Amino acid sequence: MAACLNPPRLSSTEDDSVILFSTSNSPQDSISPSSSSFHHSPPPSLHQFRTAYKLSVRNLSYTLQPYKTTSFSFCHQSKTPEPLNILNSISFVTRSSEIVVVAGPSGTGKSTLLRIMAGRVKDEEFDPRSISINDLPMTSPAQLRKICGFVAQEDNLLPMLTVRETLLFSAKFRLKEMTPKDRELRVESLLQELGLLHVAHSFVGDEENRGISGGERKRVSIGVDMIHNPPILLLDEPTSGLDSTSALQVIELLSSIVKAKQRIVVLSIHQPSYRILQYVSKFLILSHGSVVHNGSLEQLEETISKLGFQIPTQLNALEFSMEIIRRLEDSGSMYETSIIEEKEPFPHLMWPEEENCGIQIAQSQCTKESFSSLCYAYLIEILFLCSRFWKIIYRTKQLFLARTLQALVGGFGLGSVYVKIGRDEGGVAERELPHLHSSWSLLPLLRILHSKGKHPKVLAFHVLRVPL
Ligand SMILES: Nc1ncnc2c1ncn2[C@@H]1O[C@H](COP(=O)(O)OP(=O)(O)OP(=O)(O)O)[C@@H](O)[C@H]1O
Repeated sequence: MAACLNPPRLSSTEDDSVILFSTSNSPQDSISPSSSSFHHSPPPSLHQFRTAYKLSVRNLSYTLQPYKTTSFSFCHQSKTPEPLNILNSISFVTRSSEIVVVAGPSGTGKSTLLRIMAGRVKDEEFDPRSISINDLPMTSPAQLRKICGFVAQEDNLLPMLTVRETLLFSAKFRLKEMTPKDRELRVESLLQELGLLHVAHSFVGDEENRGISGGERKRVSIGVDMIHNPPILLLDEPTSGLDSTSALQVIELLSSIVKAKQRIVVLSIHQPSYRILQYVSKFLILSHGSVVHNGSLEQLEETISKLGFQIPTQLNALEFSMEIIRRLEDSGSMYETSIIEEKEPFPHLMWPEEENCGIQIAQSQCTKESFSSLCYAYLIEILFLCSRFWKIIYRTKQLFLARTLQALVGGFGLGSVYVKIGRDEGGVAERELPHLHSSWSLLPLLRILHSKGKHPKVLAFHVLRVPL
């Protein structure tokens, strides 16, 4: 632990000075000959302050327990469903500045692996010995949630917010300790990094109201989960639904981030192009929940040729490996590379003090937060949610008007029942009727509030669609 405690300090503005993505057309701005619009110009002195990270996954297994359903049948003995074994003893190690691709056939456990690494599982489903960062074991999913950024396959972006507002709301939730001015600076720098300055004031949009493009939307999703500058970023199929150029741009962006900021990126992907493969440091290929390859593209090509196959010219090694996945599964080549990784020394065991997601900070936040500070934090969150809610309502005036009219008409209709009601027994019975009606109309809300006695954030997600 002591080795982790004396990091060099970096202010948030210093850290943000690294420009990763630019919309400039100037040729000298570009570092990538292939595509693009990326450049990064870190001041040389900053490199010496960068902190290295090591993420180790050891024998991670995951079994899905069947839901306990109540059977109302007394005649037939209902068969209890078997537990579903999804992941079997997954092991791999990755370090700063690496992009790891998790690949494999559909339903093989890629998303499940990413969700566990991102701490999106229940406490009782989490094995505290399975994941460590900088050789410090992660003891709970909450700790992982603080340290890792997670971009899910489906985003939760609100169509009626602009790109800048979306990032600003994420900053308000995740960077509570920052001043509003610093948050705005962080958002501006992130907009620049992600190449989103030109759409900063455009609405995100959805299918009905056209907004920003698919690639830009994906970059906004990445920005939402990168706002607190997490050392590890996990992405579930960040290129799905994108054309090859946009997909390449997303991977180039991630590559720039990992290199300039010494981050770790782990992502799942289906059928990446040749040009995407060149940015990937390591491939973790899964089949039936087990690792069948853990290593570089060259090592994969070597394994394929050792098995006696020749990769067809129209396919890359990863695509071809999906075709011979059964043979790879039988060969069991992966363990050699993972063992080699384990023996490598890890030189930089330290954590940056200024990053709120540091492991010690995450640990203390998970255990020592007092009840009053939690209440205060929830109150602040509710205020942020209300302001966002009113902003959206204000922008959908017709809907707001329709709902207000509906409430007024309903209210007056219900109220008219009380007009000229007598004070005798019959009148009392007639008064009960509207009460009963309003109780029924409140049922959905009651159900949400009652639902599973959940965390207030989960309720907020149900009621207001807040990203967790
Ligand atoms: N909550 C759940 N309930 C039932 N089955 C589940 C659940 N979560 C995962 N599974 C099953 O576990 C397996 C792995 O799912 P997962 O989503 O991780 O696969 P994947 O490799 O990401 O698939 P894809 O590439 O199609 O997204 C699948 O067979 C899936 O049906």
